[in-house]
Amino acid sequence: ALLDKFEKYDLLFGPSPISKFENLAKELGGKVNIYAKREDRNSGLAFAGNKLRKFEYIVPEIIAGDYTHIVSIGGIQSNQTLMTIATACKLGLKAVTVQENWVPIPEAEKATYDKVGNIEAARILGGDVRLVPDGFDIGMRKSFEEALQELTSQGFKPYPVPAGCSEHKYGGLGFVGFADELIKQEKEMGIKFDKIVVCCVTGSTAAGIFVGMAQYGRENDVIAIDASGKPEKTFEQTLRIINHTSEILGLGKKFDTFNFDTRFGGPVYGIPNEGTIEAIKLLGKTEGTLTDPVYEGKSMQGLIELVKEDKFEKDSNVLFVHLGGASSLSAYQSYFS
Ligand SMILES: Cc1ncc(COP(=O)(O)O)c(CNC2(C(=O)O)CC2)c1O
Repeated sequence: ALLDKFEKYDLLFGPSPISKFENLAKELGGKVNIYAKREDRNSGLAFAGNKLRKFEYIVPEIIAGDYTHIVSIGGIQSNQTLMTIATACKLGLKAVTVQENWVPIPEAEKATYDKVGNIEAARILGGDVRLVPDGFDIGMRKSFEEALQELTSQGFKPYPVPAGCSEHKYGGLGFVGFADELIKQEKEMGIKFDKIVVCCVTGSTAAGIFVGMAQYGRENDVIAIDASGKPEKTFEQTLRIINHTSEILGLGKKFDTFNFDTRFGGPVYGIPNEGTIEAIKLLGKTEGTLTDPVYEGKSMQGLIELVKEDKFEKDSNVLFVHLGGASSLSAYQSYFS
């Protein structure tokens, strides 16, 4: 495969498992079959999740370059920063995470939002967790640059990993591998997934899956659901990553768009809407599976809505990509009390 020319460092258990959500499908009228590929159960590191697949293609350069720290950035309940720390632990390196005020924290969560869930785990793993007041933006950030400069001036060699690994030159490769893995699983299962529904914020997950499926002429099977609440910037960044990943892979194709549903990212990044909470509860009640109010609750809301709108062919096989994130639920306890 095209991906073979890139070095990979194993961080996952192996192929991530695929669940069948029969009860959910029935609850939605039995019109389609619903499956989920479980990146939320893909590794033994922290709470697992999509970032580890991305780090598998970033770690070789970190090892080769004798870096002393991995530095990354996210919101207070970021999965990215937690998984950066977990990966650093595995490599015997230090981690510095810049965690910004990306979410307008609800009054009822103020006392605990920066103490529970992902940030609690980050501290337990020994991360140097730095809270800064800057607001949400998926691009490159001053606070991030400052942390890098500080470490360099102290004689360390920090390795920068941007938000969601997405602006990293190899950020899309992990999920190209996801697509190759999925094609193998389709053959083993004797099934073809007609549509793939995936959450999209900094873009490299959806971009990788898009490019990976484009190797098989199936890029249009991918439906990215916005959870950034700033869909224009996310669309632009994701499309850029699609074309960059396609180029370094040598796919020899350029793209000018991808399926992007912007209806479910509201009200803002990190705050659920009514439909998000309903989706989390519906999947929970029917399948005993947890999703979170920031990311997968919104992409599950999108999947449910698309089924209700008959956007999927009757009896088609719809694959939900579960990227993790339920570990932040304790920071949103007031939505479920
Ligand atoms: C559980 C979960 N699901 C989906 C996504 C969206 O992935 P992309 O950023 O690759 O589009 C994240 C990202 N999280 C970010 C973070 O800081 O944790 C990068 C935003 C995620 O954590």
